[in-house]
Amino acid sequence: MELISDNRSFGGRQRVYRHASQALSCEMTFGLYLPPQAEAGPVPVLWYLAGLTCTHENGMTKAGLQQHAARHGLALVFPDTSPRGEGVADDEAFDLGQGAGFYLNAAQDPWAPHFRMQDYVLDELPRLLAEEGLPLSGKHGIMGHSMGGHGALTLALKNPEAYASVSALAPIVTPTTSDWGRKQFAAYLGEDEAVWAEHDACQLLESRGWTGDILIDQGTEDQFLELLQPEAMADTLARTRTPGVLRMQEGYDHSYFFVASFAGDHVAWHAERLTR
Ligand SMILES: N[C@@H](CCC(=O)N[C@@H](CS)C(=O)NCC(=O)O)C(=O)O
Repeated sequence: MELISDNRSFGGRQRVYRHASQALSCEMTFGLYLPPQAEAGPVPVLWYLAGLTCTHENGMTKAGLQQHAARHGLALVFPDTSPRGEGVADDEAFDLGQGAGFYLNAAQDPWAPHFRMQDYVLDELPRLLAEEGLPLSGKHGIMGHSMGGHGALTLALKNPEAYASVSALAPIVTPTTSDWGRKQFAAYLGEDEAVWAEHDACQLLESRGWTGDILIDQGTEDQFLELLQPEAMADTLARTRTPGVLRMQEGYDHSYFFVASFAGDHVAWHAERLTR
């Protein structure tokens, strides 16, 4: 791993690393925030997965998570949202290809050789961080925004042993019934919709349940509400009797002004569960 920047932030360090990814067969860049408490020993890790069109940089520079992570003693990891580079397949649309990995492993060409974001976030990046000898404990939580909220919810629901806490901001919760999902799943996974269910948070909650509780915030003025369908998650939470809080936040849109407004609540939620 090559350290490409290192800035002091709220008493800790905001770093950016570059590395060759085996899972994605390309070079990748990610952000890592180490809070001041990491100087004294290992700290829990909160993963932040970003949405469509984002790189590692959007959440790192616009969500304002560092001040809260410093207060609670959590490290933050900001992965990119897809494989990158000239040799990597892409599409003209902003919601397919580079910047739109959907945190799954693609099974179809031209995407299959590089688009393995599930393996990258779940296995490769945690292993690399551990091998680097960074002061990170084995306790991990995961959160995300929009496509990243979908990633956080689906990765946690499929891998409860990997994540002790999960939350999301304006997540895509039922991609199998949304234009933010159907088009991408058809491209990445193929036409068999039975396979898609493994990447749909509402269907996963129905089929597998969740061992803990879930926090979701959603703006009432979000310009993508029809694609995000928070009502499907409200219904699923209630029907599966899953402990959780889904807050409709009046007047907020889909932007990082919304994300930053509730970043503190989400970090506190994770800290309570990761430092128990
Ligand atoms: N307005 C965007 C739609 C995509 C979008 O809003 N992306 C959200 C996540 S779904 C985002 O975080 N954008 C980057 C940013 O606001 O920094 C476009 O058409 O390119």
